Amino acid sequence: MLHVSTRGEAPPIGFADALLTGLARDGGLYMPERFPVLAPETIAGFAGRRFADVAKTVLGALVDGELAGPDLDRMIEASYATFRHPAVCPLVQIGDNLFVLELFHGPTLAFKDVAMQLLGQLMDHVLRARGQRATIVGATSGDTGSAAVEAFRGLSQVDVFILYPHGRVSEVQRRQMTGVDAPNVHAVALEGTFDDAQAIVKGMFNHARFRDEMQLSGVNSINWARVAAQATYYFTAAASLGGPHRPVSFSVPTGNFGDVLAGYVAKRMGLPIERLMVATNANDILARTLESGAYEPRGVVPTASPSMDIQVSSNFERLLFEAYGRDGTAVRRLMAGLQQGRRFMIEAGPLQAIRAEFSGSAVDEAATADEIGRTWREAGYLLDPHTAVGVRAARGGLGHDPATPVVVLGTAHPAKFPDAVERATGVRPPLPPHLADLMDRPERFTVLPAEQGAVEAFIRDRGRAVRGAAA
Ligand SMILES: Cc1ncc(COP(=O)(O)O)c(C=O)c1O
Ligand SMILES: N[C@@H](CCOP(=O)(O)O)C(=O)O
Repeated sequence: MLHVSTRGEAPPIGFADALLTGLARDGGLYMPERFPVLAPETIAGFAGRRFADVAKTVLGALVDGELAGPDLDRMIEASYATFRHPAVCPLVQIGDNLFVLELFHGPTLAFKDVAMQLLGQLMDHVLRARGQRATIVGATSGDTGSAAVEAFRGLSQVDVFILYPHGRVSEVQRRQMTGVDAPNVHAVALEGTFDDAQAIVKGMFNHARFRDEMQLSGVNSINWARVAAQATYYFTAAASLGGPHRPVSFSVPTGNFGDVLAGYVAKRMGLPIERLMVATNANDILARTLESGAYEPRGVVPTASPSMDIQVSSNFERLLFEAYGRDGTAVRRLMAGLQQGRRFMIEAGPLQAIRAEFSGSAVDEAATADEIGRTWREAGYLLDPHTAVGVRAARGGLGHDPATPVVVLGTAHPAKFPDAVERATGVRPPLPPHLADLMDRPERFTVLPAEQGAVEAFIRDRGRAVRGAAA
């Protein structure tokens, strides 16, 4: 299967190349040239199956070439063996027809582990087989970075550089990135926002000489493999609630639009999803866009759900590609409008296509705190602030049939954001035993201005140093 760029100008490539390439050379994002469709009996058969077995079927349909077959199955088994819950991603009922899909039982307590544990295995495998090294660059609002550090630390073929917004992640998130003693891992505290960090990462990919010199690779949801691996849990959740014979809706706490796009992919692969609810915090660009059709970033405001403090939502480009009938020229025009005029307008037809599958809602800070308190009182269940945004949006039920179960993606463990949880409930969730000493670990990070030149100079310097020491 080949993968095509959303901007239509980069040559199509196979899965392993898309995995290593990150951003396409025309600035676009890779998508498979078609979505494989799973038979209804196959999906029904997922009920009660092990998570790793479902992943083998779902990813087996998306992955081909040098990564397919027994190697893929072995890496899937190894990835999910790192999760602390036997079900990997268990489903918990918190109300009538309301469920939380707990995606946070991996090593760093956030949903990113589900894909990142596998990405570490896949990249290491391909790089070793090809005798190559890579410099991984990632932008994070807290969780992608910690998951990447955990998945790639100590691997011989890669240096990892993670850019996070200085002072705008939780202490647990920061320490998960800075408290790791591995010479191939570099945490960079950027004097800016997540959007600045993501723009610098994309800028480095678009700087061809630097990209080739450092052999850049990406682990943000820029990377198609991340989105593909996140599709699995939509299938496990829906099958356990009677899918595909009973439709299910999902409410997805959203920032960079990768997780909810994975739901769209599951739907294209044959899973009957009624609604995909795009739940944002006060950084509500996606809810506004679904409402008005105008995509207009505003300044980022800090919230209690910092991982969603994003205004330039990378994966929305993939949805535009779909809504515009996979017309790369149309996507290039919209993205040029964003670059030049800081906005674009989605035309009526594509907007209607998007609204047929997605609804948007923004949840402010007071409602988020109120939801954490309410769910604790009514269901005895502790929500982290990101998941609380999803639960609140699900209760609002925009465009949703109340007879259809709603699954909220539980994107982070409450112990990652203990201050917000304690303020709302009086309960301070403890870190699980494997992270009990996190707050005592020495920290190692570098503060840099939000300038691409400064970041490139740092990566050149440290990347070489690591290679020199390893040689
Ligand atoms: C805890 C948490 N919830 C939700 C999100 C939003 O996910 P996405 O960026 O895929 O929309 C993120 C980060 O992306 C996150 O870390
Ligand atoms: N919320 C994310 C932001 C990056 O998203 P990604 O899915 O594109 O990696 C984070 O926690 O870093």
